[in-house]
Amino acid sequence: MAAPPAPLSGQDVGSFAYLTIKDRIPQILTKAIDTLHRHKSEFFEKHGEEGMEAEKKAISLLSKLRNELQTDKPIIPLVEKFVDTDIWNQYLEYQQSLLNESDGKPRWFHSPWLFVECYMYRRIHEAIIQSPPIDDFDVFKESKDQNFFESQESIIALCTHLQQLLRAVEDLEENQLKNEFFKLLQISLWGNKCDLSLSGGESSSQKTNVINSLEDLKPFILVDDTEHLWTLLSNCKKTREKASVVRVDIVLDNSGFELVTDLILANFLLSSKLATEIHFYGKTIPWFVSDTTVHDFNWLIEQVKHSNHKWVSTCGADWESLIKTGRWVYHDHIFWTLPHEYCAMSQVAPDLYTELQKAHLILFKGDLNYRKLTGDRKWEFSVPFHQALNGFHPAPLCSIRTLKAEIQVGLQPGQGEQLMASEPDWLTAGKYGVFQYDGPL
Ligand SMILES: O=P(O)(O)OC[C@@]1(O)O[C@H](CO)[C@@H](O)[C@@H]1O
Ligand SMILES: [Mn+2]
Repeated sequence: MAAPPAPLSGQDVGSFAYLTIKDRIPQILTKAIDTLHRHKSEFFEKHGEEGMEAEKKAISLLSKLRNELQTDKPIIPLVEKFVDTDIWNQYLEYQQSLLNESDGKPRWFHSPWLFVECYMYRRIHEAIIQSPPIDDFDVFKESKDQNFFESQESIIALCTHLQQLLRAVEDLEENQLKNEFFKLLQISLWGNKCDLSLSGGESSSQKTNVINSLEDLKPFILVDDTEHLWTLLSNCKKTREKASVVRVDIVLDNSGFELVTDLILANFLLSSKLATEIHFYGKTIPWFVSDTTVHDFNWLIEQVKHSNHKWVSTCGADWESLIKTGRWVYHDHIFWTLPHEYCAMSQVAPDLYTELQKAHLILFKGDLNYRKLTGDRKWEFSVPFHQALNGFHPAPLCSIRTLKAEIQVGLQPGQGEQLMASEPDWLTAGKYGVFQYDGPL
């Protein structure tokens, strides 16, 4: 089989990768610096003079990072001891090994976009852990929480919809159950539009009730493999022994509204008996502005549980007990915040790969996961998804992704070219989405 194509990078002037590195990432860094500034008095109250010094140090480290990026300096090794420092620096050496003499060092506008963008977020984390006692501060927490609070109306509508559905689920015909499953999958898909990295940290909360828009949004689903998901899970439901496990793993993306849509889907999967156990994977460090950490996961369930809306608080109480009884399991693994393509997982994180192999179905939420599934490479639009996965097949899997990067595979011949002609930003505006499945049909 031919070698995979080249990775997306900032070498392509004018590309989305180039504009992200040139404009959006510096904007995200500036917002992180502003956030630290605005918490100065809090740091002083909590930690006195030491807190002030720490704030100054973190700001100077982030300002240095921004300057390195804006002047296309060589990418430098991480220096602060952390669980993944050595893996990161080995990966930097690997990137160096790919370059010839004339290329010099790995650089922001030369190296693969996936690498430099992940590296930037890991450098933000390094700046924070180098600044005790504020070394546990999440520079993105404010905007993640704001997304949740600003999406309350939609969250109330979704929790009300779920509770009404749960009261009827036992009496639903097969076809009705399938339709409800498809609706909640679509809600989880469009929940992925709420992404603060794409918006450069600007608010991207869900203001309208997405349930009412599903029919109108259907034309924007470019690949819809949801029938395969239904076939797989309904067969598991029909054939499983009484006490056996049907496990669905969800590799999470953004906190806030999107996380609520994922928890609602997970709740339905158990109540409909399409699954008996859900495993969630979040990020171990603040990542791509809005990605879910274990703190975000626990904070959101606590907020939902204490809502003054009856159906929202019912959801929160149910979700808390699903965690406590072990029917929902949350996993932390550093692999998800490394720069590696997922085809490297079995080598780099064999324990995680083995864990994923226990799932009957893995749902990968969002665009960054799609980029890592397909190696963030310049595939032709019609290359089969299975081929682009480049050997990554831990279990049947489905990407649930709104398009926010210049990469898409598995389209019909001519489909991508036609969209390119009619809507030049179809790949990056977050307006189109896919349910892309890989596994036995
Ligand atoms: O994974 P998500 O939250 O759906 O999107 C991540 C993202 O916002 O960050 C990158 C651009 O900065 C792209 O992968 C995408 O636009
Ligand atoms: Mn994200």
